[in-house]
Amino acid sequence: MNTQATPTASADETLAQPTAAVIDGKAASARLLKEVTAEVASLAQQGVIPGLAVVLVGEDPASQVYVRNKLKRTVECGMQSFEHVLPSETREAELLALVARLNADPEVHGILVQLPLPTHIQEDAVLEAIDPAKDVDGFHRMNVGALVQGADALAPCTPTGCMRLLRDTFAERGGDLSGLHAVIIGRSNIVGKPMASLLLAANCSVTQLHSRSQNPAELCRQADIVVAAVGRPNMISADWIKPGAVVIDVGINRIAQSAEQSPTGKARTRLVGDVDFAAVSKIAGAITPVPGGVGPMTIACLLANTLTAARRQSA
Ligand SMILES: Nc1nc(=O)c2c([nH]1)NC[C@@H]1CN(c3ccc(C(=O)N[C@@H](CCC(=O)O)C(=O)O)cc3)C=[N+]21
Ligand SMILES: [Mg+2]
Repeated sequence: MNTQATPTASADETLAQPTAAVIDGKAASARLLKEVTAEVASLAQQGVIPGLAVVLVGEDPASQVYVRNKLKRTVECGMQSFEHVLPSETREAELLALVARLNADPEVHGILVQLPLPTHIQEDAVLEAIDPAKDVDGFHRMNVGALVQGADALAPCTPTGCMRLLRDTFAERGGDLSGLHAVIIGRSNIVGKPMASLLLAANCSVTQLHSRSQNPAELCRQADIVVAAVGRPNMISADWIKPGAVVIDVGINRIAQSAEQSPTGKARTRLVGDVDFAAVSKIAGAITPVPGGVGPMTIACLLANTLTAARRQSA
């Protein structure tokens, strides 16, 4: 084997390559859940057990997995969980009636209606029906407005989880987010838009890119912080990233995996993010993996929001 490094052929393999720190969302979520668990125990001593209701309409298998994970963590934290699984043909009026019952139930402090809902149900009608004090997803207009104004509100769990990972990453380097340029790719109500509000509140300069943006790669290359939330597997390639940037990958994309690639030898699906991890991790300063990045933080922040909601309702 030729070990003599010729400048062209083997530079990639033999020169020390800067490799991104992999941000451990599982560890960060375990730390947050430990804090939440301790505070749930102290609230329980005052006679209040935080309760989270999760409503799932339909049988989408991916949604069922998330709902099961949420309920498991809820119980592990010492909270009460209330699961409502309704058939996909449930009428909007029936769902609204369930939401009304949960709003009135003093044991329920947080309500999450899993999205997306079947197309015959108007999503925003359901979200607006949830008591804003119990809206642990932060999707009600009242909470969205409060977030945009920088007022105290229940903020959406995925962007809140991203902020925690970013704060920890910069704190480890002895800095903070203030003055940095953040580029968000995506403008959804559940991730992109609230992410912009949270980054602004942390004094970032914020650029929001979307499907109609011109020269997105060029704009993204100016970012100190990249938050990818588009839902397109491996869309963000290495040429979008400035060396040393911190990259948060919100994408959860299930793609087909061939039998040879699978650890079990069976053809299955596998999870990938919106970021081409293999390529970008050679350029970025730090990056979240998928799975094990943002996903676990989302659930931990949901339980932190439920604790906050329970405290406020019992004060
Ligand atoms: N009202 C509402 N609120 C939500 O917060 C909400 C929703 N609807 N609909 C669906 C999406 C999706 N979502 C995830 C949460 C955790 C993981 C998660 O824990 N992911 C693990 C892996 C899970 C796996 O292996 O499938 C990870 O990334 O490591 C993923 C996805 C919350 N959502
Ligand atoms: Mg993840």
